[in-house]
Amino acid sequence: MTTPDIDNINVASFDPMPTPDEILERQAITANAAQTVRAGRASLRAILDRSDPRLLVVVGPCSIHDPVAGLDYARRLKALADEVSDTLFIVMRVYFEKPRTTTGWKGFINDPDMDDSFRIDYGMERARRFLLDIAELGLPTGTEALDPISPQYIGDLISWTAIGARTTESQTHRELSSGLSTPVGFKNGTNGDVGIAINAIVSASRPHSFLGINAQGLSSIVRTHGNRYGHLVLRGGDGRPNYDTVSVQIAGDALAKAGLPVNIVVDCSHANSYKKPELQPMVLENVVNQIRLGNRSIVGAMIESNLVAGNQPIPEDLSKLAYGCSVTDACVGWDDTEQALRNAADLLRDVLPGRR
Ligand SMILES: O=C[C@H](O)[C@H](O)COP(=O)(O)O
Ligand SMILES: C=C(OP(=O)(O)O)C(=O)O
Repeated sequence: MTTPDIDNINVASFDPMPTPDEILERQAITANAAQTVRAGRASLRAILDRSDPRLLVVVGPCSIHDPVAGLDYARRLKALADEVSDTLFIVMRVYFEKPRTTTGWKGFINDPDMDDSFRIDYGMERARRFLLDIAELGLPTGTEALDPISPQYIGDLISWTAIGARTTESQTHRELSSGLSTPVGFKNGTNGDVGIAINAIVSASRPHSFLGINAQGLSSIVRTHGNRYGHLVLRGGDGRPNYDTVSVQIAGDALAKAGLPVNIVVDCSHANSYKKPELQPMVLENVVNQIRLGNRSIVGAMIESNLVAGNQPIPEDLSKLAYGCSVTDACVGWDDTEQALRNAADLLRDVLPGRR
């Protein structure tokens, strides 16, 4: 018996989606790309285990909307990453899924054509192609895991994952993280609450069983081992930064009290720079100076950066989009990014050898 009067009354349609296997077959991982992911994750684990003293820097656009500009950015970043690899371990921010405060463009996977056509099937395949292209360059990538099904389609190409400020408290995202193959950074809440991120790290470190899909797209009970590489990302909150020495110390103490490794990444963007991108290099320099003064808990930093500084609204006529400029949060431009990272690398050069 069907009951359309009481079932799915707010669902307009169910459109079929290719299975993960189908998309993985069409955009198959190559030996080179797999090696980038293996090496990227190994370096990240070594940084979190303190056997690699380098500073992790997750840097790149707030969101990818134009794969051509994204690849242009990636090529430049790869050259810079090689140049500073003695002190910085660089991971490109490749964010395809945007959590919105209310509404807005939800990212390249959800609406790749940015015209409300929501071709998620195309967006997913194109996103995977993009990740493959970056991995082929030898550059590891980091992304925000927002949709709990997406990792089945792209997770093999990712080296670092963030759970965002709006979802750190969500059980679904903690369960998801417990099964992810990458280290996972949990952001403090938008109101600045660090406790929810600490609870998330504890929760994700344990095994969970929950609903998901398998590679054949079959609805499945997913049973996980737990992820022991959860760590804290401080992004400021409630309009106030939380990367200062006192906030970092308090957050580190809270991690230690919870019996967790004291590993902190500072997001130089968002409330830590009052959403003013031009302040991000100043935040990065401050973080690096904390390390120079002996801080042991900061293992990484994040920067929202693009080819062109600032951001732009999505125009009706997409041919009017400025090349290499964010359509979500405002970013630091390429020249300032390069300068900020070279400066950080120089400041760390003499202190890193003694910092395991
Ligand atoms: O980093 C991205 C944004 O801060 C986040 O997606 C929220 O965006 P919004 O407040 O513009 O919706
Ligand atoms: C949405 C993001 O950050 P947060 O979750 O900290 O707001 C982001 O980094 O794109």
